[in-house]
Amino acid sequence: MNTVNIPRLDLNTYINGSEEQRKEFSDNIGKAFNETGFVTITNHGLSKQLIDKLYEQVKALFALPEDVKLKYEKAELAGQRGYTSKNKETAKGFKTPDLKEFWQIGQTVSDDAPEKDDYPDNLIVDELPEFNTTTLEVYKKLEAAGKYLLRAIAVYLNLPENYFDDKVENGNSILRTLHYFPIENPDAVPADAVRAGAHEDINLITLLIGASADGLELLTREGNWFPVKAHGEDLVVNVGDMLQRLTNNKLKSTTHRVVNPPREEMKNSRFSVPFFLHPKSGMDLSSLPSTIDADHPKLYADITAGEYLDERLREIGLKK
Ligand SMILES: O=C(O)CCC(=O)C(=O)O
Ligand SMILES: [Fe+2]
Repeated sequence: MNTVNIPRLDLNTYINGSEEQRKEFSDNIGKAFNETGFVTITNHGLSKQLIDKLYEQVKALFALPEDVKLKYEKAELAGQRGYTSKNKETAKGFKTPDLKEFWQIGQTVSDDAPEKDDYPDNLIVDELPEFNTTTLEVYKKLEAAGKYLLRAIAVYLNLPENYFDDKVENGNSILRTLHYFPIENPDAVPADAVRAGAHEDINLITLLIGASADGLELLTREGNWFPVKAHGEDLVVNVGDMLQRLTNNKLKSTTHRVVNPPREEMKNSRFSVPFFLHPKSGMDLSSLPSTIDADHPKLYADITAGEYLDERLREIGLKK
């Protein structure tokens, strides 16, 4: 029998709750991140209205003609801003690209912020003004929710509650809007092609706005695939490799994938919107001394977040 602990946690009990409720939230998220690497979150600050509007705009974006979308694919941006067309991203260790196309939105900071020169400008979709405004609003809301989640995690790790605050303030987070496109003829795609091949996320934590269809699965420690289901507007939140490195594997960056639907449903699109919460590139990802001891020897070489991201983008084919 698999032990899969994906608790459903109310973020408001951490933000506005009593001491006891806050402690309970930290304990629960820490325990789940230690065991399975996944939780689902309610009361995260994004209204149903905003999520509905987001999906409406995301669908409109991918419905634009291919030549319009390709205007926004810029090799020099390595997929980090704007459009990435079909067959570009291949999960680490795979040869066949994922069956998806996506659009990424990055950090925006004020002109006088010290990080101003770190981030390329976002590409603006001229054809869909509301896509730009809606995704920016969603970005800021997910960034705020992520900051609270990291505070709860810091408490679980016996760090000062604000440990991550300055590291993620004006950080290099990415909002990815994803379209798993329809396959009219399943026989025409390579037999091993999947919507998203098994992978781990690169960043600290990922906040995923519940997808338009099933398909997300996580790999249990026993080696079985287990479906991750979110209720309604819940966020699915998981640990990424940066947080796993920082905690010397105390918190688990769990392998996950998106499987293809049954053959007769391959012609239906699937949309989803993950937010990859990254720190600033200078953050030191060296494992915390408190996570290293005789039973838990140090597993990773010291590296900064920026260096690590570069290495990983090359591995998945986005950076040359
Ligand atoms: O589409 C999903 O449900 C998950 C996507 C994902 O895991 C990713 O883009 O890293
Ligand atoms: Fe992922």
